[in-house]
Order: sequence, then structure tokens, then C-alpha cells
Amino acid sequence: MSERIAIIGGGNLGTAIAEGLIKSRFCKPDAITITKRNPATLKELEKKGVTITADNTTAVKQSDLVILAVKPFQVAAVIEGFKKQLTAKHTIVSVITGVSLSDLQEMVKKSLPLFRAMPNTAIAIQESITCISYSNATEQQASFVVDMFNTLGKVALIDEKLMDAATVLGACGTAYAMRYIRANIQAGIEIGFDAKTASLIAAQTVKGAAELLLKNGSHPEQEIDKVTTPKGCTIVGLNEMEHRGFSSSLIRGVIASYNKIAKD
Ligand SMILES: NC(=O)C1=CN([C@@H]2O[C@H](COP(=O)(O)OP(=O)(O)OC[C@H]3O[C@@H](n4cnc5c(N)ncnc54)[C@H](O)[C@@H]3O)[C@@H](O)[C@H]2O)C=CC1
Ligand SMILES: O=C(O)[C@@H]1CCC=N1
Repeated sequence: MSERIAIIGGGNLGTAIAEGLIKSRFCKPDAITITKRNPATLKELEKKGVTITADNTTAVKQSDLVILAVKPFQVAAVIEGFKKQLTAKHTIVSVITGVSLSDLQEMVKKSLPLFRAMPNTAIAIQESITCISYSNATEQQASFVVDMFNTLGKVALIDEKLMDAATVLGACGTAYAMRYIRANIQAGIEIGFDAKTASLIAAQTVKGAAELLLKNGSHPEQEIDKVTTPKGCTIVGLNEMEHRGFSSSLIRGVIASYNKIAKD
């Protein structure tokens, strides 16, 4: 059973995972090591009890679960650097975009449990959706990894062929949602609110809308029907957004992101 966790690549996502693990109390901060070529920028995590280092080899040697969170073009060289330290105790979890389980197997060259996990940056506050697929893992190893991500939000076990789609919908999705909220803030200021109040109203409204779907299990259009008063202001606004290509531009954006992963 995995106990010590090494996060290789302390960037945006790697640090968010560490933050989430600490907040969730899934493990003690001193069970986490996070690496980065220049670890000085990880001081905040160090203050919370996490070990920070540039030494991937020692981090892997002293851990059971290795979370790979470097950029896709860095992963081969990074694994090559610590590969000799990998033993039967290790489980590998990669959150790297576009690197398949078979690519990982080629790089690791050992028979170890391999997981691809696609979280988003809300993992820092235990509100991620993490899509997971895996190979070569026992039921016990799989439930450990699934339990870990369940403490950091919600989990969907998916077929690996959907992992690029999961990256776009779940991980890029955070940025799409932020742009939607930002546009509401800009509009909110134009119709009279100060920026702070507009931000609060826009963000809490989106949170409430999402919770309605998650808690009621309803379809967005059912919830929209409850808001759109006949001849009212909501439907006028919605229809104007659609005339301007709102849904179409979102769908085209999602597909452009998806095609970009396929092209790389
Ligand atoms: N940022 C996001 O929202 C998401 C990112 N991902 C994937 O996660 C991975 C990381 O993404 P980000 O955190 O955004 O990138 P990032 O560039 O912020 O983080 C990568 C980190 O790896 C470090 N690094 C580079 N070489 C290293 C080495 N040899 N040893 C240790 N650390 C090293 C870099 O210094 C950097 O801090 C990428 O593969 C990305 O596709 C997946 C889902 C969401
Ligand atoms: O933009 C990217 O390539 C990464 C993958 C998902 C979120 N960030």
C-alpha cells in the first residue's frame, strides 16, 4: 500500500495536488515530497511541512506513489533520470497530457501499476473532477489511487481512449469557465457593480448553477426553464447570446483544444 508520495514537477498542477492533499488530510504533509529544478519557489509548501527538493532520484527512492506532473516534452528525460530507483513498491500516476499508458510503460520499462489521471487546478481546494484510467494495477492499488483522488474532488473512471477528451472538458474546462465568469464581471461592471461585487455575484451564481446540476441530477435546460419567464429578460439575453454564436463558439473552442492534443 502506498504511503509516501513524490510529486515530480512542482508547477501549477503539481503544487495544486500537494495543496489538496494537505487540506484533505489524505496524508500528513511530511509524507509528501515535491520536486522542481528550482525548488526555492516551493517555500510555502515547505512551511506547511512538505519536503521540497530538486532531487528526483531521492524523492522517488523514498516514496511509494510517484505523481508525474512535468510538461509532456519533459517526461521521457525525467523518467530516465530516476528509472533505476523504481522497485516493486512503486505506483506511478501521470497527470501529463497526451502521454499514454503504453508510452509510460515504454519509458518505465518495469512491470509497475500505471495510472493516468486528469485532474484540474481545483484539486487545490478538493473540487477537482479527476478522470482516471490504468493498467497493470491490482484492485487494492486501484482503489488506493481512486480514494486519493476522491478526497480531492470527484472521480470518473474512463476508457483511456477518452483521456484527451477528459483533458479538454475537465482540465481546460477550468479556464473556459473562468473566461465565462470574467465576461460576466465585465458586463456586471458596465451595468453598475463595482468589480469586487460583480466578481462575487458572477462566481457564486456559477457555483450555484453547477450545484443545481450536481445535486438535482437535472439537465441544464430543465434549470433554464425555471429561470426564463415568458417575455422576460432572461430569454431575451439568452437568445441574443445564441444569435452571437455563444454555444457554437464554446463547442468550436472545445474541439479546437481537442484537435491540438491530437496534433502534438
Ligand atoms: N495546469 C493544468 O491545469 C493542468 C495540467 N496538466 C498537465 O500537467 C502537467 C504539468 O502542467 P503544469 O503544472 O501546468 O505545468 P508547469 O510548467 O507549471 O509545471 C511543470 C513543472 O515541472 C518542473 N520540472 C521541469 N523539469 C523538471 C525536472 N527535471 N524535475 C523536476 N521538476 C521539473 C518545472 O520547473 C515546472 O515547475 C503537464 O503535462 C500538463 O499537460 C493536466 C491537467 C491540468
Ligand atoms: O493547456 C494545457 O496544455 C494543459 C492541459 C490541460 C490544462 N492545461
